[in-house]
Amino acid sequence: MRKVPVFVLTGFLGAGKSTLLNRLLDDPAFAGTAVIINEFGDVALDQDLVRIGKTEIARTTTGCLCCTIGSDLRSSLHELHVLAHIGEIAFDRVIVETTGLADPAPLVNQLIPCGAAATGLRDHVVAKAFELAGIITLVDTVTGEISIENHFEAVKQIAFSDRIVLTKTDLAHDPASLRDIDALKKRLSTLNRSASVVDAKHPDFSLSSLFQPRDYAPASLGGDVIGWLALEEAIRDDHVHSVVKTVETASTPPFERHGARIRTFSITRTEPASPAAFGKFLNLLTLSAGPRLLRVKGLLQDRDDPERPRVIHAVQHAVFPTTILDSWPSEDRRTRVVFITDGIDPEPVRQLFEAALANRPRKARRALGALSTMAETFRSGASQLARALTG
Ligand SMILES: Nc1nc2c(ncn2[C@@H]2O[C@H](COP(=O)(O)OP(=O)(O)OP(=O)(O)O)[C@@H](O)[C@H]2O)c(=O)[nH]1
Repeated sequence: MRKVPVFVLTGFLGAGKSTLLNRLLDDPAFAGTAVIINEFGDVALDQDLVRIGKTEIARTTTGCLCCTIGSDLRSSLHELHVLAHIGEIAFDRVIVETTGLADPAPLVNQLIPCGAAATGLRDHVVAKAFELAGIITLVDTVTGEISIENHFEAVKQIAFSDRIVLTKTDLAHDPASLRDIDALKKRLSTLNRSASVVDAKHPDFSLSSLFQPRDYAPASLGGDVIGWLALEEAIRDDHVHSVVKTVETASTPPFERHGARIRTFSITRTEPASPAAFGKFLNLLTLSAGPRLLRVKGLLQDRDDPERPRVIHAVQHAVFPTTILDSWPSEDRRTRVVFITDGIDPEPVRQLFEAALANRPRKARRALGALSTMAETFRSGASQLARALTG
C-alpha cells in the first residue's frame, strides 16, 4: 500500500502559514489535500480565516499540538484514515499547519519510524498508512531575526526543516532591509545547512515543487536535531510519569513546553466597533508592548458595515493592512481578537481596548502605563536559551 505523504507546515507566529495554505487550497493541483490546522489558545480563528478549497477536508484542533499528551496528531491522522476507509472522503496528501509556537520535535517524533513507539492499534495503523514527507518552515523576513533571538521554538522550527520559505520579501524596499534579508539568510544557513531556501515572492516559486514528497532524514539535518529528538524521548517518558501522578493527586500542573511567560487570551465583543478606534487601540498596543506582543489576530464587526467583517493582523511590532471579507465565515458574528504575548498580562490589554473603543483617554493612559512597565521590566531568558541550544 502506498503511504500518504504528510507535510508539516510550520514557522513562527505570523510568518504567513495560513496565507500560503490559502494560496495552495485555491490551486486545483492540490484538490486532494486534507488539512489539519492546529491553533494555540482556546478561541479557534483559523478555521474562519483559512479558506477551505474544494476538498473540504479539514480538522481544526485547539490547544498546542506539541504540548498535548501522547499522540494527538496520530489521532487526527487516524480519524482521516477511517473516514477515507469508509469512503466518506478521499485525499492523497495531508498538510499539518502547526501553531506558530510549535516545537517540531514531538510532531516529528510521532511521524518517523524510529520515533515515539506505537502504543496501540491506532498508532500502528497511522504508521502503515502515512509517512512524513517534508517539514516546510516559513521564515518572516521582517521579524525572523528577532524571533530567532528570543524564542527557541523559532530556532527549532528552522533546524528541523528540510525546506525553508522566506516570506514578506515584498516589504523590503530600501538597501538596509535588503541587507537584513542577506544577514538573515546567513543566519539560517548556520542553523540548518541542508534545507533548501526559497522566496515565496520569487517569480520561479512553485507550490508543486515545494510540496514534492521527499524522505525526511533527521540524521542529514545535523547533531542538534538528533539530540533534540533524543531529548524528546526523555521528556515523553517523564511526561508519561507526570500524567500518572496527575491522575493520582490531581495536583501536578499541566505540561508546559513554552514557558510560563507565554500567554494567550482573547477579547470578544457583541456590539459593533469603529475600525478607526480599533486601529488606534492596535497602534497604541504595538507601540507600548513592542516585541512582547507576539501576535494579534481577529475578526472585527464594523459599526458602519456589520455584514462584512474586517480581518485584523499584527505580528510583533508590525500591523498588517486590514482585509474585508464579503460575509461572515460562520454563524458567529462577534468581534473576536486573539492575543499571544510574552509576559504581557491580559488585564491592561483589555482596559486599553475598552478605553480606546469608548474614547476614554484617561483610562487609556493608565492602561498604557501598566503595559509599558510590563514590557520594560520583563527580561526574557529565551535569547540565552536559543544560544545555548545552538551552541
Ligand atoms: N506583505 C506580505 N504580507 C504577508 C505575507 N505573508 C503573510 N503576510 C501577512 O502577514 C499576516 C500574518 O499572516 P498569516 O498567514 O496569518 O500568518 P500565520 O503564520 O498563519 O500566523 P499564525 O497562525 O498566527 O502563526 C497577514 O496579515 C498576512 O496578510 C507576504 O509574503 N507579504
